[in-house]
Order: sequence, then C-alpha cells, then structure tokens
Amino acid sequence: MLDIHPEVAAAATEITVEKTPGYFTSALAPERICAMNSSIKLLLILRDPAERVISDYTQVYFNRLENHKPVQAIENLLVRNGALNIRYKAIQRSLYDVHMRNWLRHFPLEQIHIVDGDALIHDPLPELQKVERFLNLTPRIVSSNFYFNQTKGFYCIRSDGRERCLHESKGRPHPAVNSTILQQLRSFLQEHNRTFFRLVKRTFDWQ
Ligand SMILES: Nc1ncnc2c1ncn2[C@@H]1O[C@H](COP(=O)(O)OS(=O)(=O)O)[C@@H](OP(=O)(O)O)[C@H]1O
Repeated sequence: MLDIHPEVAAAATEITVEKTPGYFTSALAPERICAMNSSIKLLLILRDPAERVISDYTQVYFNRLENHKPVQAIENLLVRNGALNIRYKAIQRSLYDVHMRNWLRHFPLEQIHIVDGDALIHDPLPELQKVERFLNLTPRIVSSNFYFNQTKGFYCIRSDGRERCLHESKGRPHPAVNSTILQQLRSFLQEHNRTFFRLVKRTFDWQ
C-alpha cells in the first residue's frame, strides 16, 4: 500500500508518498490510517496471487541463505500432512479478498487505486499514467523514463540522467514448483480471487 499524505507535504506543489507493503495485510492499518486522514489516497499494487506466493517464498529463501539459516523447498511449505497448507504466511498474504474487505470497511473503493502489478512489470508506462491520473498530477511520465535492462530482465527507470533498478534482492529467478501442488494452490486461490473481483468491481488476468 502506498499512502499519500498531502497534509505533511513540504510545499503546496508537492505530495508525500509512503510505501509499506505490510499495510495491506495488517488488521490494524486501515482503521489507524483512516483516523489519521480519512481522505487519503491509497495505491495498492497487486500481482497474480499465486505468483506472489512464489515471489514471497523466493525472497525469504534468499534472505535465509544469506543469514546462514536452513531453507526448505517451497513444496514443503505449501503442503502439510498431504494437503495445501493454507496457514502458510505467504498464502495468507495472497488472500486479497480477506485483506481488501478490511480496507473497504474504512475507505470507499474510489479512494483506493489498484495497480495491476503484472502489467506494471511488462509495460510500466500505462500503469503509471493511471496512477498520475488517480493522483490528479500533471502528466510527466513518458516512455523514455523506462529502459529494458537485459541483465535484470526487467524495465528500470531513467530520469534526470540517472538510471535506477530495484534492489538486487528483487527479480531473482523463482523456483519451478511441482505442477500438481501449484495447481492446488491456484484452485484454492480461485474463489478468493473471484470474491476480490466482486469487491473491487474489476477483474485481473489471474486464473
Ligand atoms: N527492474 C526490476 N528489478 C527487479 N524486479 C523487478 C524490476 N521491475 C519489476 N520487477 C518485479 O518487481 C517485483 C518486486 O516487487 P516488490 O513489490 O517486492 O518490490 S519493492 O517492494 O517495490 O521493492 C519482482 O518480483 P520477484 O521477481 O518475485 O522478485 C519483479 O517481478
């Protein structure tokens, strides 16, 4: 979730943006943020929730490796006692309907702009132009602000003569997941995704 705080902006021409991914899944954040500023504009970047589970696993996996902690194959975390382990945190964080419901108790849907994370990765400009419109900003982002970084395999940003990519911990190769288990995960998420689509009155290209 990105929270825009116009009231703490340094100048009338500026807005303040704060980014904390953990807000979306926090039970307390919506109420607290609403108490702070009920007219705040919220940005939510979401990708295919099954991909998000694997991405979550991959980041934890490499963090643990770097900290010399033991690691497990993703299948050992996804499955417990022969069934999908829906208590696995990476799965819980991908139940977008559950978390969104919590936000919609405090904010109208119009105040929350959802960025299609998969589209953002493959074609960033249109998604960011939608963000500019949502924030009522004068359009400034143009295609030359992006270049495809062959080494990373992703788009990175070019602005004011500087080039910036995400941290090296991002964009690492995901493990190949056992296809039966992946299918189980996708089937489990499907109903949650449908509920989420109804809540936000739009659909995404997730299975
Ligand atoms: N330039 C560049 N470098 C690396 N990764 C890139 C880039 N552009 C988009 N992506 C995709 O962004 C995913 C990471 O998003 P996060 O939300 O976890 O990153 S961050 O919190 O905004 O830093 C990351 O997910 P993972 O591949 O699962 O790490 C990528 O799919």
